[in-house]
Formats: sequence, structure tokens, C-alpha cells
Amino acid sequence: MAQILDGLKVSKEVKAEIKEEVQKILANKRRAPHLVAILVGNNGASKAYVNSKVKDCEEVGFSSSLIKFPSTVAESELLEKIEELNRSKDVDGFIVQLPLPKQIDQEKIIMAIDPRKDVDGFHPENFGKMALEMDTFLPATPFGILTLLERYNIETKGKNCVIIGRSRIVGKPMSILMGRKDFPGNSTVTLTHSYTEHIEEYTKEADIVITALGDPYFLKAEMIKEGAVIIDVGITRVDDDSEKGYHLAGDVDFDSCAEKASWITPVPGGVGPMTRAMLMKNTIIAYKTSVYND
Ligand SMILES: Nc1nc(=O)c2c([nH]1)NC[C@@H]1CN(c3ccc(C(=O)N[C@@H](CCC(=O)O)C(=O)O)cc3)C=[N+]21
Repeated sequence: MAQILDGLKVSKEVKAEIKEEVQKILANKRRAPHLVAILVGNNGASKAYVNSKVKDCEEVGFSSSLIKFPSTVAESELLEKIEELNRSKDVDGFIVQLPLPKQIDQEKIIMAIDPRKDVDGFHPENFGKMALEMDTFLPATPFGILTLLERYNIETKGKNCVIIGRSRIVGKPMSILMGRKDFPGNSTVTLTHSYTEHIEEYTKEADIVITALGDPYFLKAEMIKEGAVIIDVGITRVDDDSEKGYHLAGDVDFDSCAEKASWITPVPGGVGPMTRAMLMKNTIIAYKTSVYND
């Protein structure tokens, strides 16, 4: 029976450490770190995530601002706001919640963010630095997974790590990070995706499987090796008759996989809360390295 990689618990530890740092900052009569989130449109899940980021900021003692635009916003208006935040001396970091409406070129928006304030770690400059193992903001979800592996002391060196999904915010950066030269890296990485044939032939050989697909219950016990470490990044809202009207489903068939794995992340309470905690971590890193705070 697998042990749980408890993202909720570790996220609370990470946030408590950040809160302590903020208290020291305030004791030195400096302003608190400030995170800004931009939300475009009315998507239920996006609203929920952004609201939880504001809540996390309160919890660790950051200032936060939420800037909302209608889904019809012009790209130019969004770019103007980004320029303003880039210049603002009291904003340490900001994020533009994805996905964006179709009329907006996502790459153009990400490129406009000052890399020093890009606490999502999505800007190509930061992605490149990450790939070259230079100091930079790591994207929050991969950073959260690394932190979980680190805090539970999961051996990654020399292990076969299979990643499912090659998105720019999870699969692709994760594939780079698991192969890097320090802990928790040094894995032999296989990046699988929608064109991978016979995916189970890869997952069956994996010591570590990281799924980032958004396909509920995709990974079944028959597809994994005895003793594997299973990291479930998928969080899909599945409609049901409950009061909320939906429940959250991971990419992993948890009940069957938990009998075979050595370690496994739950959904909810696994990678999701870690993602949120690492955004706070990146924000305090931005604050500390900010040219305005030296
Ligand atoms: N610019 C940008 N940055 C992001 O980091 C970003 C984004 N856009 N767009 C959407 C994805 C998704 N994402 C999640 C964060 C936390 C949970 C989370 O806390 N999940 C809880 C459950 C929350 C619930 O009840 O819905 C859990 O897994 O326990 C999930 C998903 C960040 N994203």
C-alpha cells in the first residue's frame, strides 16, 4: 500500500516558512511583498484559483491585488496593464491567469512580462535559464513537485521517470527539471504525449510517473510497476449530482494505483496546494532580488 505525498501538509509548511520571513521583513520596517494577479473573463475554475491565490497572500502576509478584465478585453489593453505593472515600484511579481480568450495572443502576453516579475516562470528567458540550470523562477507546479520529492526524500537519481503530457507549464519544464544535475533530478527522463504509441510500455518500466494530461482516471494499476512513485498533476472538474455540481478527478485511478505504488499524490490535496505555495515562494524570491529592495 502506497504512502501519501501530502501536498496539503507540505504546502502549509512552506507557507509557514514564508510567513516567518515576512514577519522579519515587516519587523525591519520594510513593506510587504506584493503579488498581482490578472484575471480575464469569467471561467469558474480560473476565478477559484485566482481567489485562492489572494487568500494565500493574506495567509503569508503579502499584499495582493486582483485585476479583472472582461473576456472581450483587447490585447492592447492587457499589454498596457502589463507595462504599468512592469514599471510599478511596489509590485514584486504578477501573473496573468491562463488560459486567455482566443482573441489574445498568449505568447505575446507572456513575452511582455518583465522576467524579473514573472513569478509564474513562463517567460522564455526564465524557461531558458531553468533549462540551463541557472538561478531563476521555476514554474510553480514543477517547483511544487520538486519540493514534494525533496521533503519526502524520494530518491530520483538514476531512476526512470516517465512524464505524460508536454504542456509548457507542466510536462515540458518537468522533463527538463527531472534530468538536471542536482537533487531531486538526475533521473532518466522519457517525455510521452498524444503521439506516443503503447504508452503503457513506458509507464510499466517507470520508477516515477508524472501525469499532466487532464484525462480523469487515465493511469490504471496495470500500467505501473510495483513500488512506483506516482505524481498526479491532473485536476479535472467532473460534473455530478452533488451540491457543488462537480467533483475533482485526477489523471490517476487512485484506488487501484495506491495498492501497487510506494508513494502517491492525492487529488485534491497533492500537487494543487503545492503549486499555490510555490507561487508565494517565487513572490518572496522576487521581492528579495528586486532592485527596489536592496
Ligand atoms: N498563469 C497561471 N498560473 C498558474 O499557476 C495556473 C494558471 N495560470 N492557470 C490554471 C492552472 C491550474 N492551477 C492550479 C492551482 C492550484 C490548484 C489547487 O489548489 N487545487 C486544489 C483543489 C482546488 C479546488 O477545489 O478546485 C487541490 O488540488 O487540492 C489547482 C490548479 C494553476 N494554474
